[in-house]
Amino acid sequence: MGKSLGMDPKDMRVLFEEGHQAMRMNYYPPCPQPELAIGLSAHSDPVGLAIVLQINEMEGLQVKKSGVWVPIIPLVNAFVVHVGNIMEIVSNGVYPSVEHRAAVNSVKERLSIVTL
Ligand SMILES: O=C(O)CCC(=O)C(=O)O
Ligand SMILES: [Fe+2]
Repeated sequence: MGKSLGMDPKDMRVLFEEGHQAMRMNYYPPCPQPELAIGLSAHSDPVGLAIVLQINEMEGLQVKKSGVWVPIIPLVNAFVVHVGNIMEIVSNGVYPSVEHRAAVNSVKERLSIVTL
């Protein structure tokens, strides 16, 4: 990403080397009335990049694209990479952070692991 921004690779490394990396696990139990609930409300991640693994291949993650919520269909062994707010700032808006949320369903629990 730094390369496509025309940055010196060292500068991108320097920007992030003092940073912290966290990991969280999200558990969304089945909800009897999913239309009245939200698993995780709309937000963008306050980091450079966030890497998401949708563990049990249940749908729920949605990203806002052109004002519309689009479901991110889970793929086996695939990560979703979100551009976060810090990357938006570092890139002067060339890489805008992605607004996303997690919906719940009445059928089955959903789990995700995120490192950010
Ligand atoms: O559960 C998900 O797929 C998304 C979780 C998320 O956006 C977060 O933990 O910041
Ligand atoms: Fe997030």
